[in-house]
Amino acid sequence: MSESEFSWGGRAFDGDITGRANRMLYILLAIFACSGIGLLAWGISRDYRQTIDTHARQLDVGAMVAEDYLSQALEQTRLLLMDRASQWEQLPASARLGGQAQALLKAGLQGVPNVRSVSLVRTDGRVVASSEPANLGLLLPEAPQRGALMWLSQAYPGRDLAEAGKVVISDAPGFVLAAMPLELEGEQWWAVATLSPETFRNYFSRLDLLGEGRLEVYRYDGVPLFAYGSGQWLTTVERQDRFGVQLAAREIGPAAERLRLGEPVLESYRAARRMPVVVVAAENRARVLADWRSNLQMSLWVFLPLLAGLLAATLMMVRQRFSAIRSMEARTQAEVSRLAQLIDSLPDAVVVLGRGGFPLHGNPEWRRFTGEQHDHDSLLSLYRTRAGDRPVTESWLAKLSRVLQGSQTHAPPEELSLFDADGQPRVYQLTVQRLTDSADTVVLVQHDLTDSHAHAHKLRYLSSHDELTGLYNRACFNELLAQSLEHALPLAVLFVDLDHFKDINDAQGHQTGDQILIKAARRIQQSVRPTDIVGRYGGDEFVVVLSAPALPALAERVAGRLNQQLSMPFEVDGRSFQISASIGIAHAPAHGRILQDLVAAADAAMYVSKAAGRNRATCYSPPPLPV
Ligand SMILES: Nc1nc2c(ncn2[C@@H]2O[C@H](COP(=O)(O)OP(=O)(O)OP(=O)(O)O)[C@@H](O)[C@H]2O)c(=O)[nH]1
Repeated sequence: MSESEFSWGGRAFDGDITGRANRMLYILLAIFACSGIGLLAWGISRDYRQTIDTHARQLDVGAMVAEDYLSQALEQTRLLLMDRASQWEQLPASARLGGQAQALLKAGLQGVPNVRSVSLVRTDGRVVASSEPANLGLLLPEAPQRGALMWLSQAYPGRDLAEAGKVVISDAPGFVLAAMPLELEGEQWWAVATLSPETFRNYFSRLDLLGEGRLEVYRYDGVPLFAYGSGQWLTTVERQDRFGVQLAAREIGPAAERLRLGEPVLESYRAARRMPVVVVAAENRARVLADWRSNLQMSLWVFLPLLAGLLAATLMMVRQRFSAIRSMEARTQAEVSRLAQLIDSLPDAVVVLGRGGFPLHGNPEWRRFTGEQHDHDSLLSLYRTRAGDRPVTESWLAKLSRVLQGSQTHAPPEELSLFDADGQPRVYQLTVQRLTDSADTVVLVQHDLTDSHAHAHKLRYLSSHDELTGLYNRACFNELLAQSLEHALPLAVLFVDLDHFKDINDAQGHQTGDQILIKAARRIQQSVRPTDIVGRYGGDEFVVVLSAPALPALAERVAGRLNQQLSMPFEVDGRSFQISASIGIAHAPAHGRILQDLVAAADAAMYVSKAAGRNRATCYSPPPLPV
């Protein structure tokens, strides 16, 4: 398990957080940028549509007004001409071509705002009578035809307009508005009304809906009749969409509308009611778009720096946030690394378990215990195969499972006999603790008690045994004797002191003396029952407690055996030494019920043996009571 995979508190520090966060940042910025660009594009296209729509609506209104105006003018003129014609016919023949006719025509114009003049024209175009004297004698070459066209449009077939590019309008200001055929004195005449251009101009100049646009009026076959734009009469027009004229001539309104829906056009077509003309309201599309573009550029100059500023501010904020995350992550990583080092430096085997007991991190001691076996499924089976005491191990595994499942926060320290990876029996103290800040993380600590147990055992042994002979030392012997005095009466105490042992020490050295002491202790031990207590009381002094029931005869027999055993030669380093022992015997409760009394009695009896010549045993005789 590498440190980079180390998980703490359920959170994995796999070094990829910054990478993921970066990806998130890029995605966010991309979304932000796309949204900005999308919004910009949407705004631009909306503005474009609005610009086109606004102009198209203006053109529609202009065309509609012009068409309405022309229709009204035509209606009024038609009524006027009909009235003039009936009056004309009532005039005597002599008056028809004189000043009276002139006056009649002139009078007829009063109160009719749209008509500039009314004239009588022969079929060759010569004006023979007119409300304007200046017109008399003039030739209006096309006037009758135009007038007739207005009344009888179907009589004039449409011209192919494909050839027409720039069309010159020759008689724009004074064009003929309407003409009416008359039959006078067997001849064909025309009553012709011409439009008053001033009226027209005044009318349309008040109409500033068009802005830079223009109004054009075409005959049904596409011949331009007049055009008005930028406050003046135009003598030429660019015919860009001649097809529209033909279309509008056949179908009023909807055709032009369809044309407009298909592609944003800056021309509007209307066929005048009851009048064989087409009104076109047009505007230079390139100029409109140029205006729109310059407005757009101005908006962009304002908007783009704002967007760039916003983007830069966002970037800066995000960068700051990232550096904060990165430094926090580095700190956390360092913390985790320190914790891992701390765990690794512990003398105990420590393993951090994740969800379901998955080992997330084990220190070197743990790895030594497992023998580098990391399969988390085998955690429980690992303990089972290493169990020194199966039932105890199973009971502990049940506790471990409860902690891992979350039903317990910890399991109290417990000692378990387990075999280590080398198969050596050892004793461990196991502690399991769930981390308080994590629902999934459990720490298992395995403290090796084997050495301390052995040490404690040795200490216990040393505190109760004589180091040289292995017999109980005086303190332990006293304790055991005291216990026996309470529970195991009657008993006997034998005090054994080697004779002239000092001589051996002095002559052979302490090492030889030690060997003899060891062998003497062993002989004493072997001369009594295992239930008897043998201790070393001092340098060459030994004590034996013969457990109950120890009758006097038994004590003397044992003492005799001891004398015999100890007087047998001792072999040390190939040399033979002969010693003996003096023994004192005391009985409890006869010679005392407490330890001190009894030992003192045996000791006294031993001195009696010494005094009697050594190598013998003497039973304690209490001194005679004073008389
Ligand atoms: N080698 C050895 N000698 C010891 C040890 N402990 C005590 N001694 C010696 O044992 C001797 C005991 O001598 P004593 O009991 O005073 O006298 P003794 O020579 O035995 O003579 P008696 O007791 O009167 O027969 C001393 O010389 C001690 O130094 C020990 O652990 N090892």
